Amino acid sequence: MNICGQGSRFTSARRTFSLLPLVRYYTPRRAVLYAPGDDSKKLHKALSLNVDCVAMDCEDGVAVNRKDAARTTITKLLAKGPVSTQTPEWSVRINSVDSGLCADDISSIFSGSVVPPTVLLPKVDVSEHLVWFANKLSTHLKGKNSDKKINLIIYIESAKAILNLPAICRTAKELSASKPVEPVALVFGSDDLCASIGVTRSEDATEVMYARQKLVLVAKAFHLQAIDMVHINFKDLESLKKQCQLGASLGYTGKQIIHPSQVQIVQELFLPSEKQVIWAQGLVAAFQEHQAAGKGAFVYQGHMIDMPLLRQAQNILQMSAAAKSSGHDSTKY
Ligand SMILES: CCC(=O)SCCNC(=O)CCNC(=O)[C@H](O)C(C)(C)COP(=O)(O)OP(=O)(O)OC[C@H]1O[C@@H](n2cnc3c(N)ncnc32)[C@H](O)[C@@H]1OP(=O)(O)O
Ligand SMILES: O=CC(=O)O
Ligand SMILES: [Mg+2]
Repeated sequence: MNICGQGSRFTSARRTFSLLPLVRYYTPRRAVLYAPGDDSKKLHKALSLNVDCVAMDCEDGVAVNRKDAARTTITKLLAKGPVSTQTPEWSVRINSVDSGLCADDISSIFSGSVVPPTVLLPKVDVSEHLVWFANKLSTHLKGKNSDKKINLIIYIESAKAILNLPAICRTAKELSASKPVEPVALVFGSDDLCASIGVTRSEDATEVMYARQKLVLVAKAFHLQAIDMVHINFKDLESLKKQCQLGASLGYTGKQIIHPSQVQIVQELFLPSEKQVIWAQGLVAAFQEHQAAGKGAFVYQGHMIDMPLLRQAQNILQMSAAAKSSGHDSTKY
């Protein structure tokens, strides 16, 4: 029996337990590395790194007078295709629907025969932004003869977006039934959120804690990945570690990053550690033995264990197995 496989089941004398994963399928996006779309050197470097996902940026990392340069550079890169099978997931962060730049981004980025598998849509404040985007993309992709959906990663980065979060996720799921987009993750845009609520980001980010936690909760309710905030103090790797540990402990599955030096730490800390995996394996084995003996609660390593703890252990095993099977194993670093 594969205890950590997607949707695997085991039966006790009284009930059948369905072991559903937290996310429907798992493409690891532990580190999402931005590279400014108009900077060919950084784009190439980012794509050569062993990072889960590269976000080729058309939005805030690109000056307003360089948007066209970003679109052209990214389109040329896409046309060449992945440089090797090890290439990270390619994604493009376009400009927001409200910016007035989004239509031009879509027609440029999705004009070639090779389109990015994943698009990042920033500043989604209301469901209507998603409806507009999905319609525009749908019209643009007509006749391209591809039934493959584009993965959609949604940015939540304003007070309004936090209030509308469940409605935004519901709309995203509904749109996926008829439009060529599949929502896969939410991104916590802490820095734009700070601007939206009138605060300045502090080192420990207490000012955004409520929103940071709410985003994880809603993401998981809709079976979406949750990608944590940028650590802008990129030379301080010790504080990056602390922020990764906190983000992972809150339930985030990955983190946005801005510099190559952040890749390794983030990708290691968003994978269960060997110690956690050993703990989880032992717990699952002990749980099965106790269930067979008719015991729902028992003691493991000094702690009371029952069904919720089994589910926590299964989450750890699922994430570890998924990362390994996708070739994104932390032991590679
Ligand atoms: C906060 C809200 C957001 O929206 S965050 C997303 C928008 N911001 C961004 O995209 C910024 C991305 N990062 C950067 O542009 C750079 O890392 C910044 C912060 C400007 C620092 O660059 P720089 O002074 O060149 O750094 P460095 O000399 O330490 O670089 C060392 C080598 O690494 C490269 N590098 C740097 N950053 C990236 C990156 N993001 N992607 C790919 N490569 C990167 C540099 O080009 C340099 O390469 P080399 O050693 O010369 O070959
Ligand atoms: O886009 C990211 C942010 O923090 O803002
Ligand atoms: Mg932002």
